[in-house]
Amino acid sequence: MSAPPAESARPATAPSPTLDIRGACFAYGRRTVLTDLDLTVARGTVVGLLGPNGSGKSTLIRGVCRVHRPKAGTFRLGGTDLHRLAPRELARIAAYVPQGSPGPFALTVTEAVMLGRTPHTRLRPSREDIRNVREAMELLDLTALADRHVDELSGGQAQRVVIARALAQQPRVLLLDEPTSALDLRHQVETLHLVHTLATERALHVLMAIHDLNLAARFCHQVALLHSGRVLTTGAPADVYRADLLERVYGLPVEVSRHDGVPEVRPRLPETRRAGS
Ligand SMILES: Nc1ncnc2c1ncn2[C@@H]1O[C@H](COP(=O)(O)OP(=O)(O)OP(=O)(O)O)[C@@H](O)[C@H]1O
Repeated sequence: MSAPPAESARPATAPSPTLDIRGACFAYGRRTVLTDLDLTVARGTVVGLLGPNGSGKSTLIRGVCRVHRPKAGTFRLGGTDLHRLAPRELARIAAYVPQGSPGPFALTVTEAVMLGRTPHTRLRPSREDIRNVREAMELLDLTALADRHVDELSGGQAQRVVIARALAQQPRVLLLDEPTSALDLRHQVETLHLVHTLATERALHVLMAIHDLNLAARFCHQVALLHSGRVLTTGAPADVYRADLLERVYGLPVEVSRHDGVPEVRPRLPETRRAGS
C-alpha cells in the first residue's frame, strides 16, 4: 500500500452537500450527555471525534444513525432528513461500525461481509453485491480469510470484518466508533489510510470516534473536540491541537510539536528516576 498522507489537507472539490447536525441533545434517562451540539461533516472529509472517556463520542455516532434516539436536534444530509427515513432507506445511506463489535459468529467472513449488502439486495445477491463484497474484503486484507468463521478470528481480524461489512454497504455516510482499537500498528495505519482515501475518492462523509490524537492528526481532515457535552472547537488538527485546549479537555499536561506540518501530541510525564540512579 502507499504511504500515509503527509498532511491532512481538504480535498480540492467543493464539499457539498454536507452532513449537518444541529441542536443535538442526547440523554440516558434523566442524565444529559450532549446538549445543543452542532457539527458539520463536509463531503469527502473524515471528521475525527475527539474527547476523553465518557464525553459522548459513541452517543453522537449512534445518534446519527438513530441507534440512539436524540432528545432534540436535526440530522440532515443535504436536503434529506436522515431521521425521517425508513430504516432500510437510512441503511442505504449510512453505515455504522460499532465500538468493539463482536460480529456475527456463526458466519464465514464472506457471509458476514455480505450482510452489508442487505439494504440493497433483493432475494438473491446480484453480481454487483458479490463484486462489492469481494472488493471490501480485498480492501480490508481479508481475502485469505474468506472461508474462516468469524468466531475463529482474532479481535483485530474480526474488527476488519465489521469495517468491510460497512464498506460493502456502499454508504455515503460512514460512522466509525474507534475502528482501530483492536488493530495492530500496521492494520491501524492501513485502515485509517483506507478510510481517508475512500472519503476523498468516493466523496464520503466520515465521522469517526478516535482516541489516538496522533493518528487522528494524520488521517482526519478535521477534528471536533468534545467537552462538557458540546463541541468545544472544530477545525484542522493543526489548528485544534493547542496544548492549553488539550490540557483543559484531557486534564493532563501535554506538549504539541510539528513534523512535516502534522501536529504531534506527547504527554508531559513527571521525571522518572532511572534505575540505579
Ligand atoms: N446505555 C447507557 N446507559 C446509561 N448511560 C450511558 C449509556 N451509554 C453511555 N452512557 C453514559 O453516557 C456518557 C457518554 O458515553 P459515551 O459512550 O457516548 O462516551 P465516549 O466518549 O464514547 O466514551 P469512550 O471514549 O469511553 O468510549 C458516559 O457518561 C456514559 O457513562
